[in-house]
Amino acid sequence: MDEKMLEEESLKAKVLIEALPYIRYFSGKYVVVKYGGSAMLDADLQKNVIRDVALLKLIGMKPIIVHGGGKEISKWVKLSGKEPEFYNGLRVTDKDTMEIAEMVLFKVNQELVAMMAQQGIKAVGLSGKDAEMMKVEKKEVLGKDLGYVGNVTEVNTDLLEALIEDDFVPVISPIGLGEDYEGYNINADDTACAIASALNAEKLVFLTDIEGVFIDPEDKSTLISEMDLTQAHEFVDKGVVGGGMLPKLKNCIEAIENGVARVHILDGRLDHCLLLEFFTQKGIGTAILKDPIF
Ligand SMILES: Nc1ncnc2c1ncn2[C@@H]1O[C@H](COP(=O)(O)OP(=O)(O)O)[C@@H](O)[C@H]1O
Ligand SMILES: CC(=O)N[C@@H](CCC(=O)OP(=O)(O)O)C(=O)O
Repeated sequence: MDEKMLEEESLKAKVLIEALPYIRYFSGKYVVVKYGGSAMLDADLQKNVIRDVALLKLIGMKPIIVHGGGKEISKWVKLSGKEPEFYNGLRVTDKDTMEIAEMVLFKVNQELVAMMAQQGIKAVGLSGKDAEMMKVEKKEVLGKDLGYVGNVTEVNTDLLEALIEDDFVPVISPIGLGEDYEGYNINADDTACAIASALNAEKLVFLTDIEGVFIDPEDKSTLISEMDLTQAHEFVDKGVVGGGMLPKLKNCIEAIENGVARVHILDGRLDHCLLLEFFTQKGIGTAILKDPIF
């Protein structure tokens, strides 16, 4: 080995050594990764994210993927000749739109499952209908009928736990089973929060299309790398966050209050964002923590 190669190999070894305490800490624990938004549009990016999740699994963690696909659903709604309609960030989902959503989410789900297989990981695609894993009630909003949009009322973790025990990685699409036994469209962030809460996950990671939570998204120096629950509540109440970040941060708070130990918002467009978050001292993005450990 020449000197340059030796230096590179030694750097790799150092990276591994730095990762060791984190690998030990998270080994055997549930980590839920929500993958959606613009961060999932690029095929190369998807492969990178999936490879990172595969690595988490191979080193002993118990990852669960919850995916979105909102942009893809909108594309197909438009192709069907309709204009996608949203109310407070939720898709107004009539019968036809629900049919499109189920078809698109099934396709997205199976693509992710196949990508996991390519990495040598046995993944199983599920919706909330499978074994009645995720039950919902129709979401009621004053003055507007959202159609087939659901609020998660119950997560049956038996199936998930059994699959994970048997070494499978669940890949979950945001569809719930209604009281009328119809499929209901659930916001994917809400789905990830419900799944992580029900499993008492150690970590919930939202991969999105921005570096994290900013005081001012226009000023990149205002990224908040860590916040506790009080601060997170303040950000919501004082309107620091807006757009899609508002429901996301509310979900982070809810997950922490439900017992998830740590929740992170990261830029899913960044190569190996998951590894940078899991295995470096500083991490990336924004962490919402109950009790900081490291
Ligand atoms: N204070 C803030 N910090 C970060 N992002 C913010 C903030 N306020 C509003 N946003 C917006 O929230 C968006 C992320 O939410 P969203 O688009 O719903 O993500 P996803 O589609 O990945 O679920 C960002 O792209 C950004 O435009
Ligand atoms: C009710 C509702 O709005 N459901 C979402 C589900 C998909 C989703 O949330 O996908 P992203 O995470 O990629 O945005 C929708 O139909 O767009």
